[in-house]
Amino acid sequence: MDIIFIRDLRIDTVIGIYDWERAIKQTIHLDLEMATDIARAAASDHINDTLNYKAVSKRVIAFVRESRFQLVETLAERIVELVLSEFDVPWMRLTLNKGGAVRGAQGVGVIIERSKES
Ligand SMILES: Nc1nc2c(c(=O)[nH]1)N=C([C@H](O)[C@@H](O)CO)CN2
Repeated sequence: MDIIFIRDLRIDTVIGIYDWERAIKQTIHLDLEMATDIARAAASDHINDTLNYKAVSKRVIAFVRESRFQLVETLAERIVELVLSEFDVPWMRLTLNKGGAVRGAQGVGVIIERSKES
């Protein structure tokens, strides 16, 4: 199995449990690792034969920008549900980093791995 990745995708959104967080946008950083088989694309050299990381990025950006979740857990789970259901991805790992949410930490967040239900 091969992996197509998107690293440090930065998106501004409303996220957080505190009142002040509901009134601002914060930048979250996403790393997506998506299982795929690149053999067909490597042989044909055609974009239609692979997972288009640009298309995945555009869809995730549109979703996250409009989202209004409180917890990073909920946002992470919804992003993964979206990718697994809308793209040909049987498994993925998502790292969601809420940047400067905790003073003194370089980042905080969640890492989840999910498979498509068969
Ligand atoms: N496990 C979690 N802990 C915390 C979260 C969260 O989403 N998941 N969120 C916060 C606050 O919103 C924080 O990011 C503000 O600095 C605290 N803990």
